[in-house]
Amino acid sequence: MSQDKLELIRNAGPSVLPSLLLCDFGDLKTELARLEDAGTQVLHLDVMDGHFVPNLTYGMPIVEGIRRHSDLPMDVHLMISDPLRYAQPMVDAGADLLTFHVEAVEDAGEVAREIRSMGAAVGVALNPDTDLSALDGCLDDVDMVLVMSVNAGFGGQAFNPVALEKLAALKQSHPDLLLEIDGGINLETIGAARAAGCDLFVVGSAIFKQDDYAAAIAALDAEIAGGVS
Ligand SMILES: O=C(CO)[C@@H](O)[C@H](O)COP(=O)(O)O
Ligand SMILES: [Co+2]
Repeated sequence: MSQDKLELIRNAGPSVLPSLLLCDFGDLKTELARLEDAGTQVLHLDVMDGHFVPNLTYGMPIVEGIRRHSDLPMDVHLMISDPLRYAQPMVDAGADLLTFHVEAVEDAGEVAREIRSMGAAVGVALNPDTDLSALDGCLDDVDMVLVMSVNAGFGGQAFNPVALEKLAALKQSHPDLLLEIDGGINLETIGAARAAGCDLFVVGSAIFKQDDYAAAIAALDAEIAGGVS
């Protein structure tokens, strides 16, 4: 199931992934319908534990609730101190691609292999201050690298261009790896991320602070199309 969904995620690229962090959780069903009507192909869910990051969001019940109302592949961004503790419950709740932070674990390769053994695709994320060398030894065991362009924890932060250098370096060294960027992506920044080789573009504020999600996503798609792959 998740390998099929991984193919859907791969084939979706280049694509905008709405981050539901800033959506109206009081009316999730309508929010999901609006995103599907806007052509969304993959959802990005931000799970924060108030420990790895100073913010607390949601866990398995919300992921499972979203799964009940949408068949879209779910890219679950774990900003938590102990990803393996919750990986299987997240897969059971419907996560298709589970991404953990390299800063949270001792052996990223081992964590990636364990998540894969649970039947999910796996991504590894790194914050702006974390050097790419932190990924040494785990890139053969992941399907995707999530390059953060803000410090994980909150929506609405300013884009840090250090992410562009990392994307370009990863694209050169590992051309087959899926690359995702997250944080401060908007009409001004998305084209540069595409030009740096990015495939998946997580967007929160630049969609959810607009009245018309479809128009916001179409404008972002147009900027992606204008970038050089
Ligand atoms: O993972 C995170 C934040 O840590 C994100 O997915 C944000 O939710 C993106 O929001 P914007 O920066 O686009 O507002
Ligand atoms: Co995220």
